Amino acid sequence: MNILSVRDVSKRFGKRQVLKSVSFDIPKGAIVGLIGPNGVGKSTIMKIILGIYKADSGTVSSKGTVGALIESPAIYPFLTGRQQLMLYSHQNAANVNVIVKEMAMTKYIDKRVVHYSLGMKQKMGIASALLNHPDVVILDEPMNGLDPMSNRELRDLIMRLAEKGISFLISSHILSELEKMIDQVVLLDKGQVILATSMKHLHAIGANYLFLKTDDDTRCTRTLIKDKISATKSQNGVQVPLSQSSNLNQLFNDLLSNKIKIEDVGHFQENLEDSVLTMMANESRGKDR
Ligand SMILES: Nc1ncnc2c1ncn2[C@@H]1O[C@H](COP(=O)(O)OP(=O)(O)OP(=O)(O)O)[C@@H](O)[C@H]1O
Repeated sequence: MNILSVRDVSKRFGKRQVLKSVSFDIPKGAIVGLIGPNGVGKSTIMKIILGIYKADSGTVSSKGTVGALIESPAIYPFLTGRQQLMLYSHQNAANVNVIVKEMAMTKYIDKRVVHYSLGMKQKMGIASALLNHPDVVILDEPMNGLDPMSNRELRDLIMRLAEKGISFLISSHILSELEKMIDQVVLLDKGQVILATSMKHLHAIGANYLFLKTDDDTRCTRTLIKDKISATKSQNGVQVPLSQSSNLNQLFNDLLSNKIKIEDVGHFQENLEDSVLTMMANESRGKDR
């Protein structure tokens, strides 16, 4: 079930057409990554979803409530974290307690926000987005400026919440920043969605290799080719492309029965940026046909 759908949304600022017929869906409990270079219109889409900007055409339909962290959260430095959350939740102490515990903010929530690190402030922003039990949470570049530790904490938190059924739309200008947590990716370029697919699909199309180091790489390559397994010898070993139908047992048996000693085995997956490029190249080839 889709909790939120964006259909054919276009928007111009003056003469500049920023969004051109943008469409994508956010399924319930999914983490969707909105990826694209700076200035491509990610924040504009988010603001349209939230009703801050009005689209020139197109629709946004939502089956639930939406919470958001757009740009820096409004933070009053001389209040404590708890005082602020109380303010945003209309003094619902029980609600604030649940969120503070859930987000592991207990240690510092009663300190004044002026003493918070960037990561703590970012968490405060997310906590305020979560306070009123939204079905979808929109986060604009939430990893911005976070160190690897806070980055990981935030990722774990988002994944935990998604497991409970909360959906997320998260923007970033780099796919690799979000790839470990998102289920779906929406790639924007020049104001258009150029790719919208599941991460599973993206991983599946990414080339996969087995890398073998043996006591005789030349003989290893020849043996595999003779047995109709495509293999290429490189300077450091033998590279074997893997597909879902690859039979690893057969491959190793082949080498062992030929008394080729396997010294090391590695497994490589094409990185995600490359998978995106492969997929886009395949799609444009399909269109040309
Ligand atoms: N209120 C506005 N008035 C005029 N132009 C705007 C307005 N808001 C955004 N823009 C323009 O729309 C384009 C897209 O901006 P937007 O902030 O949506 O991009 P973004 O993908 O979020 O970029 P970034 O990653 O840098 O935040 C930019 O050229 C920006 O200057």
